[in-house]
Amino acid sequence: MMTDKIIVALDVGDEESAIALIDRLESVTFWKVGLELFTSAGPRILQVLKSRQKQIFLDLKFHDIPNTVAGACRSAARYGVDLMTIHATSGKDALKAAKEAVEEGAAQAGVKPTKLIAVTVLTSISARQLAMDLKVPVELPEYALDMALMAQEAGLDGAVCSPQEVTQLRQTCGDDFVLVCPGVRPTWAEQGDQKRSLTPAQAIQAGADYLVIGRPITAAADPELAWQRISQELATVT
Ligand SMILES: O=c1ccn([C@@H]2O[C@H](COP(=O)(O)O)[C@@H](O)[C@H]2O)c(=O)[nH]1
Repeated sequence: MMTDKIIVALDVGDEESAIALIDRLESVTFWKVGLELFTSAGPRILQVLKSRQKQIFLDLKFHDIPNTVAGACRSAARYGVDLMTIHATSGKDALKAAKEAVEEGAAQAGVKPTKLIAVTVLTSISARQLAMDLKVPVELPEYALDMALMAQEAGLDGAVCSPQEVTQLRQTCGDDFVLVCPGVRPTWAEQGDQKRSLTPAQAIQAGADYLVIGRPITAAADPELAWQRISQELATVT
């Protein structure tokens, strides 16, 4: 089902609001728990999702020295979630250490190893900001591809990229590399802080495995209707 490719970002400030959304949007099969909710509600929210047989993307975007990210990944892998993130800019040694640690953590807990994916360039960063503010002297699409290739060489399972770079990453990294795209905006939704967007149908056609969509659904006046509209849009993709 095309709707299984949509990961809804559960960006709310407390457990109660999160549960209300999960129960309201029953047909969502894959939820993303990010920094806001995990900092507020802690790992208990993962149990809530598991008890409802949902898939979980734990998006804590670790970014630190190898020893520290490895420790964080080992701990997080014990939760037995489906996907988890680290920033590619942590560097190749950190990526390798993180990948090994995920496998250790999963083995210790007797759960399936979480797929570890690397954030290439945040979708809230424009090409101009990458050059002018972050002083990266490489074109953004090339830099995103370099980050994805480094992650692949380090043994990671995939990458987070904007829908605007996904075709190039897919062609270069191959079909087995999981590509997850936030920064997805239906034509009727507000852009907010996202800078490199495509619509849900365009993002799937461009090669994304999964789309991460938050506010267009969760902040909509009618979240069920927003979910249905996006589901209908994806049903038109051939
Ligand atoms: O490059 C990135 C990496 C992660 N995100 C996360 O995805 C969602 C997007 O939410 P929207 O409300 O649809 O903008 C959010 O949780 C981000 O932390 C991202 O946007 N870009």
